[in-house]
Amino acid sequence: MISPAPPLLEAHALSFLRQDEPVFGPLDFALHPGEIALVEGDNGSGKTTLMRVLTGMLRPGEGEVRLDGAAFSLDTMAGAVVFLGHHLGLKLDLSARENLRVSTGLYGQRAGTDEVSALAEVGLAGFEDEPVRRLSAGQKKRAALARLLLVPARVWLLDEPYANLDREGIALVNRLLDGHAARGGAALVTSHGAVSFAGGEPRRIRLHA
Ligand SMILES: Nc1ncnc2c1ncn2[C@@H]1O[C@H](COP(=O)(O)OP(=O)(O)OP(=O)(O)O)[C@@H](O)[C@H]1O
Repeated sequence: MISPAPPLLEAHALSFLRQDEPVFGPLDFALHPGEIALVEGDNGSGKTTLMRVLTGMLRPGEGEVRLDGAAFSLDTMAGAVVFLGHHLGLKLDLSARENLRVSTGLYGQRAGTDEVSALAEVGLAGFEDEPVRRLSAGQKKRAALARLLLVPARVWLLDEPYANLDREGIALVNRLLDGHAARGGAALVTSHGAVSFAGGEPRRIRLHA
């Protein structure tokens, strides 16, 4: 009998402690290929902290994270996970295109993708060679989102991806998520606002302040 594929990302009794007090958790979830989950919670409930634990920037206080069935480590996550946080990770003196080249140099590039098409898809056609510092907040966010189209990571961790985006930008994020899910990827998305997904109701993981 063939055993079923393990979840792409799972958390077991996961919590993060500050001064021995849990910031979130204990939390259990499993994200399978094609699944998008929305992490909801009020300001200060620990959404960003959870993301930072899942990217390895913070050590979990208790519990375990597994990636594609293997114990999570900085080695197992390299190339498998991409994180988009409040800090967009853009070099302001480089152009959008150059920033994408830095990302693909670090994390690899999906076959059949290219920087110019990715920038067109996020609404930045004509801005490819503009230094990022000259872009608006929403355009910077779009430049960071273009990275998601290029890198092959199967797990996306998106912290407040809708912030600073207009209605079309919000629809763009949902389109990117739908495409990622259709390719067998999984994503964890935080938001403290209401979100409507084109692809139906997402799973919800609720954190409490
Ligand atoms: N560097 C830090 N040092 C100490 N406490 C912190 C630090 N960062 C966050 N906290 C605390 O941890 C808790 C969770 O913060 P976190 O940023 O994860 O919440 P959040 O749900 O993402 O909030 P928001 O919706 O406002 O972005 C808060 O009580 C916050 O004050």
